[in-house]
Amino acid sequence: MSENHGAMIEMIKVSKTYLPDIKALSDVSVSIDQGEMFFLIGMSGAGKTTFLKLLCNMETPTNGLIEIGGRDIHKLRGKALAKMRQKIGVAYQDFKLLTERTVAENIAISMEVSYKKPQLIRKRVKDLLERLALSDKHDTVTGELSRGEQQRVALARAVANSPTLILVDEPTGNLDATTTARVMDLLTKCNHAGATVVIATHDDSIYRHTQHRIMELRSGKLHLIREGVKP
Ligand SMILES: Nc1ncnc2c1ncn2[C@@H]1O[C@H](COP(=O)(O)OP(=O)(O)OP(=O)(O)O)[C@@H](O)[C@H]1O
Repeated sequence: MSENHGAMIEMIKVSKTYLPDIKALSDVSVSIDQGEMFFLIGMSGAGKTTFLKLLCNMETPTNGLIEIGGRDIHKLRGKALAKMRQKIGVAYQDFKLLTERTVAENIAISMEVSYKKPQLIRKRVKDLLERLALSDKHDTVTGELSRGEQQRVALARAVANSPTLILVDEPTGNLDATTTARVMDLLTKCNHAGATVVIATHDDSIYRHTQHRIMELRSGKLHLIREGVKP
């Protein structure tokens, strides 16, 4: 077990270089608490997506250590890795939806994989669709949705199974102000329920007035923009 009792995420001197020589992250160290909401900002190409991909094991660090809940995720294999993945909900920038399946089917996946009861799944899907103003799209094939609608389905899928860690990449990029507020309400609700939430964004409307910690990636280095207010 780890020494860092309060930390959900520990990144220690993490670097990521893509071949041939693109230094996306260099020497990044940060600790993100359990139950924290954390904003990761930075210009296009600053390394935000890379940061999130390292946290969900989609990429491997070139150097450094990443612990989630006290465990080095890049050393996990088999069942331990699958169990860890079930606790992490990710909304990808390019959505990664099953475009020939319906909205409801896409959202239900993580709950089905962890054997939740069909009745519970139906209730959760309905509730998420209402919160994200998508109730009329329940049976629509996701390939027929607008980008803004697909983005919200990706978010609903990420949070459906109440993961302890939620990673979202540009969750509001394609949305108007009212729908952006809905997305942020949902993420805030998940955070209040105990989830650690990491939001990568360049939409300053969602972090301008926040009380949460904001850090910025610049040239692969992480800089503190503002401290979060401790609860
Ligand atoms: N698979 C890859 N192979 C090579 N280079 C990559 C790869 N993925 C990202 N990069 C490069 O790494 C750098 C950081 O990219 P990343 O996608 O993490 O930035 P970002 O901050 O998420 O950008 P955006 O806001 O545009 O999505 C960029 O220079 C990008 O071109």
